[in-house]
Amino acid sequence: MLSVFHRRSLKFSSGFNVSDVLSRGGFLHADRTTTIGQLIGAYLENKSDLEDHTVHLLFSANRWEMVPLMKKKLEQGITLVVDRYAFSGVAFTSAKPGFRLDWCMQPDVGLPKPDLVMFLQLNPAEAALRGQFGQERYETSVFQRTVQQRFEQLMKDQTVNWQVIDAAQNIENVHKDITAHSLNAINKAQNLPLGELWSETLQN
Ligand SMILES: Nc1ncnc2c1ncn2[C@@H]1O[C@H](COP(=O)(O)OP(=O)(O)OP(=O)(O)O)[C@@H](O)[C@H]1O
Ligand SMILES: Cc1cn([C@H]2C[C@H](O)[C@@H](COP(=O)(O)O)O2)c(=O)[nH]c1=O
Repeated sequence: MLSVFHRRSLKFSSGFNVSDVLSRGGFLHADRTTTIGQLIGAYLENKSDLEDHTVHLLFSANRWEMVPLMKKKLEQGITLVVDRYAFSGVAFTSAKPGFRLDWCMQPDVGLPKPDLVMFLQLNPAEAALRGQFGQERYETSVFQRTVQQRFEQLMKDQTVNWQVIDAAQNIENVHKDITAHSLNAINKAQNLPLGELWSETLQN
């Protein structure tokens, strides 16, 4: 799952390509080095246990603490590609018993809204065959199947620009699809105000 954010290009930027994003520090992942990030890291690695609501709120807080940096980079004309973001937060927690989708969305309402969200679709059985699967909490095929169903529910929300990428293709074609969708979204987002995630979705 990749979320793309863009406001305006650097004068000398040629648009979107992965190495350009990487060299400008535009690729962001949940930061496991902050105090909150360290709590999350220990939980995911099964080194500690946390109550389910608590860990959900910690994941959200870990995103909010990144917002000033995200805004600063966007103002500098840097395109951001963010791994997972709030959509994983909702899909993973709501896959646990007793959690409603709208409760899970609430703490992330108002975060910067991505111009594009790409869901890299791969069935859980195939994902389990890929490198390093099974080392962390949540990495079981049964849980991942429920998570996938929650993502499918989230994708019905038309206020977010969702695109599904077939991740079973070879890496070159996955890259080609990601690039095409990203360029399209970047062109449309140019100079538009930054949106707020789920502000309209949860209004009523
Ligand atoms: N299209 C592909 N074809 C074959 N193998 C792939 C493909 N894409 C990724 N892989 C391999 O699958 C493994 C997992 O890939 P990757 O780390 O990108 O997945 P991920 O979903 O981002 O994992 P994470 O749970 O860390 O977010 C890696 O070993 C990677 O090289
Ligand atoms: C952002 C976020 C993630 N999760 C889950 C999903 C994965 O199992 C891990 C993170 O793994 P990564 O390979 O380091 O990206 O955490 C979650 O439960 N809630 C969230 O908000």
